[in-house]
Amino acid sequence: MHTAALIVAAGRGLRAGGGQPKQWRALAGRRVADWTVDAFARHPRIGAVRLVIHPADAGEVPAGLPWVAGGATRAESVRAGLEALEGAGVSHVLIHDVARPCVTSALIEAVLDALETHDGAAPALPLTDALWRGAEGRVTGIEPRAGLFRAQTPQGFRLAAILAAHRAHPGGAADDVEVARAAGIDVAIVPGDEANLKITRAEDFSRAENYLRGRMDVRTGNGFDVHAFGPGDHVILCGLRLPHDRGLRGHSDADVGMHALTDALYGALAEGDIGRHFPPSDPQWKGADSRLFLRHAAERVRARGYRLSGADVTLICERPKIGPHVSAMQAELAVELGIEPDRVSVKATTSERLGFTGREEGIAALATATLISP
Ligand SMILES: Nc1ccn([C@@H]2O[C@H](COP(=O)(O)OP(=O)(O)OP(=O)(O)O)[C@@H](O)[C@H]2O)c(=O)n1
Ligand SMILES: C[C@](O)(CO)[C@H](O)COP(=O)(O)O
Repeated sequence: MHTAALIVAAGRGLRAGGGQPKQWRALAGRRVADWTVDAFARHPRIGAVRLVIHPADAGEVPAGLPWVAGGATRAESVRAGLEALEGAGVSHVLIHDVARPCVTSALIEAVLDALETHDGAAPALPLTDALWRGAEGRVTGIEPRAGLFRAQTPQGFRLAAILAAHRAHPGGAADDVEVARAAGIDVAIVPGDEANLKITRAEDFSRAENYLRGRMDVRTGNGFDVHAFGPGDHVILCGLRLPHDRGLRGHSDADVGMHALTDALYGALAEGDIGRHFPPSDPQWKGADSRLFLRHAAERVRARGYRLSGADVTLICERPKIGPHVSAMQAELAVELGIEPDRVSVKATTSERLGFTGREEGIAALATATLISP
């Protein structure tokens, strides 16, 4: 089963208001669409993610994410996305509203599991409130609610079957299960999730924000490193080569700042330290560029499903003077970490000529890293 996620995001979000389509608005520190895309991109059983957007929003699409232009209705947008998936080696597709950013990995898993034994599968919640008919502010009738469900997405199907069903449908369907049913496709109901709400009106933003913040996991790690001075004509600090009348001794390039930061990342993950991943006894790391270590730690952060929210490095030395190089160091570290430079802080202090740093016997570095998930 080679499954793609098709995320429909071509709507204008008129009911939510706010002056900008809801999918590009901020929610719990990221944009709505970023949460939704990420939930599928991180899922190990999803092979590809495709976005369907309004062409006017092309500048909003995350770098590298393939997109196609949608249509005037949700059904037209889904159809455009399905047509683009044909011939791309995809056997199954999960179709999801971008406006449901709180979708969990467990719900995606449940739909995928049901697809192993059914041609279609979708989450839904049984109605728990009484159902009335009403007109002009008065109750005009009571409707039986037994056997009624509130439909959610992702709705999963075999690609060929749902594409044929959309091609044959006259249009106007509320969702893809309606299209599938019209084509005779059997659809299994998997238990939906109250948190998987669709942001439709302005007030839904705060409900979604509460769900996302409520499940957020925050972890902090610290790192500390020291390298002694030895003969040489430069030091490497936070990725920058600075001319100096001495060098730093070490098995690798002795970038004490990068080492402290790398340890902070491993520490936040409770995955030991740099020596565990790159043993100094191993000759292959002799003279190694410390970017290698930092990149590995940053990759571990992503692989464990975390994002680096911020990092702070303090270099402790009398000389060389660090201040003039701070911005360049932040930029170097940000590139290796894959985050914005304003999430990385580099600062320096002397130790008032006290201790080994004060006597200029070496340089010390401290670092802190904060990781958040999802
Ligand atoms: N022409 C459209 C209309 C809707 N959608 C997508 O279908 C999902 C469900 O639609 P809805 O919540 O109604 O979103 P909007 O159409 O954006 O909202 P509104 O009806 O309030 O304008 C959303 O992810 C929306 O982006 C789409 O891709 N193309
Ligand atoms: C697809 C859907 O989210 C299932 O509940 C729903 O039908 C979308 O409805 P909308 O009127 O387009 O928001």
